Amino acid sequence: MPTPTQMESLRNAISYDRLPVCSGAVSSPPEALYLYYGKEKPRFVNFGSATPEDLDSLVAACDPATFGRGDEDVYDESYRKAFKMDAANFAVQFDLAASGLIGTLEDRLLQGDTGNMKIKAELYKLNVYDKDSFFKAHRDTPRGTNMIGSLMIIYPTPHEGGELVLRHKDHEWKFDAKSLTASQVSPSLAYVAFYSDIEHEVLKVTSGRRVTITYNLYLEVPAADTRASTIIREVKSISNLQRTLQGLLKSPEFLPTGATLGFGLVHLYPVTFNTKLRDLANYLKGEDANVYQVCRELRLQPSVRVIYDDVQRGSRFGIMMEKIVKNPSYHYEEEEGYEDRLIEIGGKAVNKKEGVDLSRIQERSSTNAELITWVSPFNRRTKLHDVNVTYGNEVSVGYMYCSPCIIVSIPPAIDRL
Ligand SMILES: O=C(O)CCC(=O)C(=O)O
Ligand SMILES: [Fe+2]
Repeated sequence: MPTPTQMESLRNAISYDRLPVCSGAVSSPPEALYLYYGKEKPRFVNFGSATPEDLDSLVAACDPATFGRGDEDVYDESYRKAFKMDAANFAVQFDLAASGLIGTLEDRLLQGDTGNMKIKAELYKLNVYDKDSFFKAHRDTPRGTNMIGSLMIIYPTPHEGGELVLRHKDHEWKFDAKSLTASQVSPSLAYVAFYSDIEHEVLKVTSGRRVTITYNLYLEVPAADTRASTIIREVKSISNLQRTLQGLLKSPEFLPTGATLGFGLVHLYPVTFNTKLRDLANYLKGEDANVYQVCRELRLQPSVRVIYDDVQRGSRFGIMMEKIVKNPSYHYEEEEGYEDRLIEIGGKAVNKKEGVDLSRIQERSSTNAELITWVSPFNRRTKLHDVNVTYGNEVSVGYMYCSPCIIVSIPPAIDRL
């Protein structure tokens, strides 16, 4: 076992000061505040000078906003009260590509190996929140393994309330678009972008109207001709973790007989039954991306794994799999003998917490058991069964959120020194 101080230094080095959220104001030419909407007889609104009547007309052209609850698309005013318009029915004059905003988001939201990727934004929806509108806490519905986040543009229409509250781990951010745009000298739009798995809610609008457009953000490998000029975005915490782990690996006292280290990831990732866990490594977010990159650069051959739970018999053990064989929210105790079957197809009995010894794990499977030394906890915070059956912003389109971990094998000191 590593000494507590060595483990502590490794845990501290993971600590990460980058936010999973990026927000601000973009100053824009006046026409960026124009919007055309409707089909046969398109209408026009200028959000820089919109009258209440202009906004009444916009609301009249919208539908009530539904949301996803499990496999259902539902309208329920106790959960979400707002209006929506699908992207096919409006045209924004705000030129996202020319605004330079995507570059800012790439700098702020892509870390580690994803720093070589590009963000592609897809216009998704327009929403109007009028008096008493709100959207309770949810995570955005995953729409692709490469979906990384959501970008909200908020027009400078007069309104009170309607702040966007975002939560991640123990942190909470409150984003008030109106005060941001009001403090700008030239006409501007407020923006906020965040990883899709971040829990967020829109507080009640108490007066006026809050109008937003939403883009879904996807990761893309840049075209070959632009790749040469891409910058690898380095952040301080990469070198912190890298320096610390590198130093420890050189110490004969650190895990002298080798070990399997586990890093519980802090974000959720969209998967299908066909998703290869190996491919998820390309789409890791924030601090998860850093951990993976550092391990890869130190030639520790990190791998992404899922652990299926055994909740009924206590939360200490699980079966670790190299592939997705069931909905990640599945609990195998629901099916008699499933634990054994997972082991038959390559699963390993593992501890999900510290303070369990190998013999206890071997009671589960004498043939295929492994003791994991968890550097960061395997994450119970993002309980998958909660995540997949509760609320999204749209009915599920076949992707499930999965909370994987990164596993690395540390060779015995004699082999690495
Ligand atoms: O309007 C916002 O700021 C957020 C809306 C939202 O979370 C959603 O439409 O999924
Ligand atoms: Fe949302």
